[in-house]
Amino acid sequence: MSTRIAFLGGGNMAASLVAGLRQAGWAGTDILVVDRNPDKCDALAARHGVTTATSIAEADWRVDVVMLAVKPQVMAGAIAEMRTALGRTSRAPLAISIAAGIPLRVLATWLGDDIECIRTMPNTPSQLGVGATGLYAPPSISADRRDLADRIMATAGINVWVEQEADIDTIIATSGSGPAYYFAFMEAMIDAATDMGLARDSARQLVLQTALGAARMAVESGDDPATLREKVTSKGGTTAEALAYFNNADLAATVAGAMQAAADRASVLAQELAEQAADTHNTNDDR
Ligand SMILES: NC(=O)C1=CN([C@@H]2O[C@H](COP(=O)(O)OP(=O)(O)OC[C@H]3O[C@@H](n4cnc5c(N)ncnc54)[C@H](O)[C@@H]3O)[C@@H](O)[C@H]2O)C=CC1
Ligand SMILES: O=C(O)[C@@H]1CCC=N1
Repeated sequence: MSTRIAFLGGGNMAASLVAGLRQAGWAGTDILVVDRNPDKCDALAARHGVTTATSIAEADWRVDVVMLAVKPQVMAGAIAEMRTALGRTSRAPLAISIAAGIPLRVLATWLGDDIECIRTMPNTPSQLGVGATGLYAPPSISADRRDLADRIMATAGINVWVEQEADIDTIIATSGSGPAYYFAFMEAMIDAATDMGLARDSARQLVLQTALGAARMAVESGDDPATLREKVTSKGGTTAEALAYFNNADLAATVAGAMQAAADRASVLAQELAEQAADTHNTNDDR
C-alpha cells in the first residue's frame, strides 16, 4: 500500500520537498499539502498534481506521515488545530519536523503521547534532489519508522543521521541556512565584478558557473577542498593575493562567527518555545 504524506504548511521548504518527492516518483495523489494560503495550494496543485486543503480542520488527515512545515512561531497553533482534526481518525501518523529550533520535548507536548516525532533539518536545494538533510530520532522510534523517514528525506538528496538532538542546531547552521551563505557570496562577487567593469549579466553567468564548477569538483573529484584550492593557487599569482586578503580579513573567523550566530538563534528559539509550551501547560492546568 502506498504511503500518504501530509505537509502542515506549504511554503518554501515544503515546496522544495514536494518537488523532490515528485521527482523521485512519489505519486501526487499520495501527497496532501495543507496551507491556509490558497495561492500556495493552487501553485503546488498545478505544478505537482498534489492534493491540497486550505483549512486544517477540513483536510483529510488519514495519512501515514505528517511533515511539520510551518514557521516555528506558529507551530503550536497549527499542531493544536491538526490534533483536533486528527481526533476523527483512528491511526496516529508519524510526525517529521523540519522546523528550526523546536526541540522534540516541546513538540511532544504539542503533539500528544500517541504521535511519535523525528526531527530533521533539510535545505532548499532539495527541490533539485541535491539537498542535504540532518536527521535525529529518539531511541524509542522503531527501525521501520526511521527507515520511512530516511526514504522520504532521501528523495531530497543526502541524509546524515546524528546521535544527539543538539547536533541538529549545528546542522541548521551548516546546511539548513548554508545555501543562503553561498548565495550571499555569489551576490557579493557579482556586485564586485560589475563594479570592476563587467556587464552584470556577464558577471552573473561567470559567477554562477564558477560556483557550480567548484561545487561539482569538490563533490566529484575525490580531492578535499584544501587540495582543490591549492591547485588554483599559483605561487606569486593572482589567487594567492585574493586569498591573502581573505586571510587578513579573517574569513574563517567570520564564517565561524556567522555559523555560531545561527546555532545560537536556534537555541534562543528553542528556549522561547519551551517557555511558551510551559505557559500553555500551566494555563491548561489552571482551568
Ligand atoms: N526555508 C528554508 O530554507 C528552510 C526552512 N526550514 C523550516 O521549514 C519551516 C517552514 O519554513 P519556510 O517554508 O521557509 O516558511 P514559509 O513561510 O515559506 O512557509 C510556511 C507556510 O506555512 C503556512 N501556514 C502558516 N500557518 C499556517 C496554518 N495555521 N495552517 C496552514 N498553513 C499555515 C503559510 O501560509 C506558509 O505558506 C520552518 O519551520 C523552518 O524553520 C527548514 C530548513 C530550511
Ligand atoms: O532561516 C531559518 O530559520 C530557516 C531554517 C534554516 C533555513 N531557514
